[in-house]
Amino acid sequence: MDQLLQFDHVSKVYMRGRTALNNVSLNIGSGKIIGLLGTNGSGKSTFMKIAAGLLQPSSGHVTISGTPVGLDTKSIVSFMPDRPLTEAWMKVSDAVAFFQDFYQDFDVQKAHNMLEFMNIQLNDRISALSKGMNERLQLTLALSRNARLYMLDEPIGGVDPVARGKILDAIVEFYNEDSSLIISTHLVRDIERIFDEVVFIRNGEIVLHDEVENIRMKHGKSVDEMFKGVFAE
Ligand SMILES: Nc1ncnc2c1ncn2[C@@H]1O[C@H](COP(=O)(O)OP(=O)(O)OP(=O)(O)O)[C@@H](O)[C@H]1O
Repeated sequence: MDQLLQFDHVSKVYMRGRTALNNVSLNIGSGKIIGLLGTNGSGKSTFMKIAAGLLQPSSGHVTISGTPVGLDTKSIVSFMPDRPLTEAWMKVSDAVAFFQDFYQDFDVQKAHNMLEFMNIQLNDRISALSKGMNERLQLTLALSRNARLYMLDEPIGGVDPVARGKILDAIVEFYNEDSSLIISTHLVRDIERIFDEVVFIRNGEIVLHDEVENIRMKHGKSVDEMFKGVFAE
């Protein structure tokens, strides 16, 4: 299996001494959809921001396709943070133009196809979009780049079950199968159908990394059941 993302003994300690990642080592291969699963505050966003080059680890090394995370890897990683990257004054068409200017690998045709699938009009004002529609827009912008690694931080966080279904359908429909996609969430039951592998992260430590098929075969459980067992308080 091609190694795409490699975390080698990575720790992150924020100011005031809070350890968000503790000695994390993890390899993610190409062509997979991976669920990064953990409860609030477990370190999911920190993991993604480090892989996206937005945060420096306190110790350890992170590489993407063998290249240390930095300017060179930013062009092959598309990250959808848990807060919108767009501005409220923009129309959807402004956001598309902004991404097109900013990212050489942005595929405008794909963005238009996705917007149509998502029932979003280019003329819509971003400030007038509901939370769910805004998540659909952010997802469209992130997936319309031709990246090697996509990371979506809580893409279905604030939306109702119907909108969740639509967002998951869009991910499966528009995801480029040669790349990998890491999705962080704690809404495991709604989303597990699209995962090839899952990573459980608890208190900044990886407590499980396995193929979904193995979890079902070895433990006779769904990922959601396994998640509830591991994270029971
Ligand atoms: N900028 C920061 N400064 C100090 N501590 C932080 C900062 N960002 C995150 N933390 C802490 O690091 C830990 C991990 O946070 P992180 O946001 O990575 O978790 P998460 O799994 O994404 O959580 P959630 O599901 O709630 O978004 C938490 O204890 C959090 O309080």
